[in-house]
Amino acid sequence: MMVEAPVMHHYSDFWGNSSSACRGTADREASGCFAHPHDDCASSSYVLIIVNCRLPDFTASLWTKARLHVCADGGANRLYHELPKLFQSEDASTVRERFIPDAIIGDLDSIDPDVREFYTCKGTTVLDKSDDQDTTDLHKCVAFIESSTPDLRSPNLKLIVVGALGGRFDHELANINVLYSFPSLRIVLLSDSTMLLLLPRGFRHEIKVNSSIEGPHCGLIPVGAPSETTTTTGLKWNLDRTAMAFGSLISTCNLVQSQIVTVCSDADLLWTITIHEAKYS
Ligand SMILES: Nc1ncnc2c1ncn2[C@@H]1O[C@H](COP(=O)(O)OP(=O)(O)OP(=O)(O)O)[C@@H](O)[C@H]1O
Ligand SMILES: Cc1ncc(C[n+]2csc(CCO)c2C)c(N)n1
Repeated sequence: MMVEAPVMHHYSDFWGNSSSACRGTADREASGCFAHPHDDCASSSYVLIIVNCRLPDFTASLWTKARLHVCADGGANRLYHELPKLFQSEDASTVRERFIPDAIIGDLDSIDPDVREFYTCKGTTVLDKSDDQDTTDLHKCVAFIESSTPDLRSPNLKLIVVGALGGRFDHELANINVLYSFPSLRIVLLSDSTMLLLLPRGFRHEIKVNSSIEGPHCGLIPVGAPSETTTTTGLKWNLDRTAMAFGSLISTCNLVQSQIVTVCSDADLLWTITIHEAKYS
């Protein structure tokens, strides 16, 4: 007898500009939901992690609705120097005062001393994890958040990582490795143009696409291991019990054609979808 895989729902509720994106979730959700200052999106409960790569323009909007703000080492330099530039009509130091992180975590070899001093004086917790040189600063942040946030496995709580893509390729791969290292957490990697998350095997994933912000370009990539069988709906080039592997077929340059995309696979897959900048700015 066939056993039905549990459904894992993925909503872009953190974008916060679409009422439909804010509906309650069932088993598990995991697409984007960027907080809009005027929305009261009950399900948009997330932790914001700022890493050390160019900050997306929507970072300030996401900050507003995040329950916890964490910088990974040099991510604090980005917050200090880059975030005020998003508010060009305001004095940089005034803006800075509004965006004080709860914690800065890492081996602390990249944070500038004056930035560290500034946030320490503002009450930010600074955690030196330099004894561990086998995991990245992002990994250290996620491990800390996992150990200190009791309801992290709640279906509504996500970890949104800004600045995780579009920089150094080894860092990007390490950031993706963090998704694989914490498969039961809902971690979303973001840049200005791309959203990336892991679809763990063993579920039927229902991804609700917020087309005012996301798509149409997307991809399903068997990064960790080949897939012998993947089946999708809602895409221009659907897979029908199709095998995927690097060296043969992987699904890139695909297009979303429905508000709901479903994915069923025997392997963990990366789901990537474009973000179109004009709509959230
Ligand atoms: N160019 C980049 N592209 C993508 N992510 C990055 C990049 N640089 C840093 N990060 C992310 O920001 C986190 C903190 O970066 P930071 O520069 O403080 O780390 P680091 O370990 O000192 O890096 P490095 O390897 O340059 O010494 C990293 O763990 C990584 O997740
Ligand atoms: C096989 C192997 N390759 C690279 C590193 C280096 N490294 C990986 S994560 C990290 C911390 C970065 O903040 C460092 C230095 C290692 N330890 N083991």
